[in-house]
Amino acid sequence: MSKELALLDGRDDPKPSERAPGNWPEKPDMLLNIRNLRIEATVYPPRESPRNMILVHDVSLTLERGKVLGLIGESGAGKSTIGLASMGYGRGGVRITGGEVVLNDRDILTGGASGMRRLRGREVCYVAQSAAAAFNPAYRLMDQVIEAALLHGTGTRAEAKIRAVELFKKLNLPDPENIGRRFPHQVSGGQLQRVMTAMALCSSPDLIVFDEPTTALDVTTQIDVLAAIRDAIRDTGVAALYITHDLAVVAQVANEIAVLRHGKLIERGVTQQIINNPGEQYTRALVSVRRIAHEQRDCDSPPVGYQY
Ligand SMILES: Nc1ncnc2c1ncn2[C@@H]1O[C@H](COP(=O)(O)OP(=O)(O)OP(=O)(O)O)[C@@H](O)[C@H]1O
Repeated sequence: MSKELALLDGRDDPKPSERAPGNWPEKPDMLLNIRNLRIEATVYPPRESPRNMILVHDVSLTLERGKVLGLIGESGAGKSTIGLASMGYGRGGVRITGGEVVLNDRDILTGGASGMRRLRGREVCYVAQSAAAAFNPAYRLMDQVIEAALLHGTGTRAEAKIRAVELFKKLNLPDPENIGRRFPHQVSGGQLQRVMTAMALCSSPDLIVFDEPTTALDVTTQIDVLAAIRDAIRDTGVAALYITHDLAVVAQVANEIAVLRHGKLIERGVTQQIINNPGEQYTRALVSVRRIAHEQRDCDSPPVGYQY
């Protein structure tokens, strides 16, 4: 087996010392290839002159079709900034000043506004922490899922509805017809989060960016929604960039993990390798924080994805 193929199935993950982000070979069937991404913003500190700040320092990331890459790091590390940039978005005041975001062999940063519009929803979808903000409160859930599918995907309304019902079931939404007839305020936060995931999957994108989709939920619902998202990703074969600050969460969904600190990519590897044999001190600290939190909860069994 070639070194490249061995890396794909995780049997020959590089040693921590070789795991610098730049040492990862490009893989076949690449969907997303972020190269040397640099993102800056002008900040306006009180009583000081405005100054430029680099939010993301020359980050390179790759993601194959059908795989899940977890992007972890502490608050403010730049995860959401990178997640949005992978769809060609920059938040207000934020500028993408260098690098490329190649999706399906096209640099989306040079595609212009109309190219971006075509891309969003059709090739890339975003599932955010606040599901409520993504829905129109005046329309029934199923209608909104179907509209999104018709806007971005192909096929008829009837076909979109069949697919939506299928996805509701996959995402553990019992009685899809009943849930679909409700308005956003008539379902729980966990259910709304799953409907939002169904809405993203319904237009059959190539990539979904999940930005902390379970953070606002209580722990039990979080586990439930996470398992549903994980199974739906696996069943539909979509690729995902899964952003979270929680290593235990990412361990359950991701094939590989990239660790971000102060806007820099410091380590990347196959999930089990990162968790069981982290190369960087910072990653080791993230792993041990999770272990301590887990031990303090006095659980009988380790969370999925952990090997102690
Ligand atoms: N519009 C903006 N103008 C200036 N700085 C910004 C802007 N948006 C974000 N930042 C800064 O960019 C850095 C990265 O923010 P980002 O939201 O990407 O972090 P994050 O890792 O997703 O954090 P969290 O887990 O808290 O969401 C932070 O220091 C933040 O303060």
